[in-house]
Amino acid sequence: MSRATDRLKVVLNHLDRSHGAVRASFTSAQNVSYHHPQVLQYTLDTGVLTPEQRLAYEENGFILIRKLVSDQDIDRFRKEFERICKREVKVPGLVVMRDVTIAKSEYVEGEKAVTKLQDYQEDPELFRYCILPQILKYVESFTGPNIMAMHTMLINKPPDTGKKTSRHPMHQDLHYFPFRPADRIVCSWTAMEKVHRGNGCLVVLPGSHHGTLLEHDYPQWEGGVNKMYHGVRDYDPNHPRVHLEMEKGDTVFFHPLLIHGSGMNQTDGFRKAISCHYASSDCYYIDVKGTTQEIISNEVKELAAKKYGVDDSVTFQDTWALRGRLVQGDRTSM
Ligand SMILES: CC(C)CC(=O)SCCNC(=O)CCNC(=O)[C@H](O)C(C)(C)COP(=O)(O)OP(=O)(O)OC[C@H]1O[C@@H](n2cnc3c(N)ncnc32)[C@H](O)[C@@H]1OP(=O)(O)O
Ligand SMILES: Nc1ncnc2c1ncn2[C@@H]1O[C@H](COP(=O)(O)OP(=O)(O)OP(=O)(O)O)[C@@H](O)[C@H]1O
Ligand SMILES: O=C(O)CCC(=O)C(=O)O
Ligand SMILES: [Fe+2]
Ligand SMILES: [Mg+2]
Repeated sequence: MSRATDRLKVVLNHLDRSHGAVRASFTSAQNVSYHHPQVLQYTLDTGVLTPEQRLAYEENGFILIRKLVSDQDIDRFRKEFERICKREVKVPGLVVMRDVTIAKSEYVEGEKAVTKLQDYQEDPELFRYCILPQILKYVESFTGPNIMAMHTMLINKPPDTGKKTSRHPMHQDLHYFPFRPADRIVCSWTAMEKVHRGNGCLVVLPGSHHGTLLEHDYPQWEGGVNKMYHGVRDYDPNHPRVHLEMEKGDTVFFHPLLIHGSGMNQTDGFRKAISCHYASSDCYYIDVKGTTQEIISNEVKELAAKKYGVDDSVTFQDTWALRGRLVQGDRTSM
C-alpha cells in the first residue's frame, strides 16, 4: 500500500466518522489536503459515493455499480435500437457504423450489420439513458452540478468473423476529446445483457488514469481494424488487467485517461452496451494542434466535412460543441 493511499485512508476515516459530524470532518479533511493537494483529486463530495467508493475511484480510475439501470429501461433501449436498424426511425446526426469486415464483404441487413451507433442525442428514446436520475446522481460526483452529455454510443459488438476485428484496441477516451480538465469528464457504460470474457467484456488497466494522455494510432492488426479505433501505441504489457464481467444493468463509471479496450466476441450473439461520456459544462476547449491528438482531430474533421458537406472552417471543437447537450445545471462554458 503506497503512502498516498495511507493518507487517503486517514482522510476518508475522518469523513466517515459520523454522519452528524460530516461538516466538521470535512474541514479536517481539507486541513489534511492543504498539505497534500493530490488527495481526492478525481471525485467530489456530493454525499453519493461512500468513502470506500471514492477511494476506489481515486486508486483505480473506475467504479462498478451493480444493477443501476432497470431491465425495463434496457429492454426499451434494445427495442429502439432494433427500430433504428430496421430503418423504422430516422435520427438526425446518427452515425451507424458497420464492422469493417462486414462492411467490406457482402451486404448484411438489419442489426447484424451494425457494430455501433454513435451520436444518438437526437433520439429521445435512447437519450433517456443519458438523463436517468440514478446515473446523473453518480455522474455529479465526478463532474459537479453542471453536466453536459458530450458523446453517446450504443455498442453492438458482433460475433467475430474470424479476423479479430470485433476487438477494440486498448485506448484512452481523452484521445478523442478536445476539452479539459480530464478529471471533470466521466464515461458511464451500462451492460445491456451479461457481458463476460467470451463475448468481449471491457478490459481495464486499473490506476492507468494516474498517467498522462499517451500517443495513439491504428494497431497493426493483420485482419484490419475499424475506422477510428486507435490504440495506445505503447503501454506496459505487464500492467495488471481486469476483465469487467457485468450483468444486465450493471454500470461502470470510468475516467477518460483509464486505459481500456475490449476483447473478441467469440459467441454468436451481439454483445450490447449503452454509454454516455459526460463533462462538466465548466470545462473548456483546447487547441490540439501540435499534440498527440492532432491526427484524430484531422480524421474527425475530414469525416465531418463529408457527412455534413461543410468546409474545414468547422473545427474539431465545433464538432463536439454541436453534439453536446446540457442535462443538468447551466451551460456555462462548453
Ligand atoms: C471515446 C470514443 C469517441 C471512442 C470511439 O468511439 S472510437 C470509434 C469512433 N468511431 C467513429 O467515430 C465512427 C466512425 N465511423 C464512421 O464515421 C462511419 O461508420 C464510416 C467509417 C465513415 C462509414 O460510414 P459510411 O460512409 O456511411 O459507410 P459505407 O458503408 O458507405 O462505407 C464507406 C466506406 O467506408 C468503409 N467502412 C465502412 N465501415 C467501416 C469501418 N467500420 N471501418 C473501416 N472502414 C469502414 C467501407 O468499406 C467503404 O469503403 P470503400 O468501399 O469506399 O473503400
Ligand atoms: N495484439 C494486440 N495489440 C493491442 N491490443 C490487443 C492485442 N491483442 C488484444 N488486444 C486488446 O487487449 C484487450 C483484450 O483482448 P483479448 O482479445 O486478449 O481478450 P481477452 O479477454 O484477454 O481474451 P483471451 O482470454 O482470449 O486473451 C482488448 O482491448 C484487445 O483489443
Ligand atoms: O464497448 C466496448 O467494447 C468499448 C467501447 C469503447 O471503449 C469506446 O468506444 O470508446
Ligand atoms: Fe473507450
Ligand atoms: Mg488476451
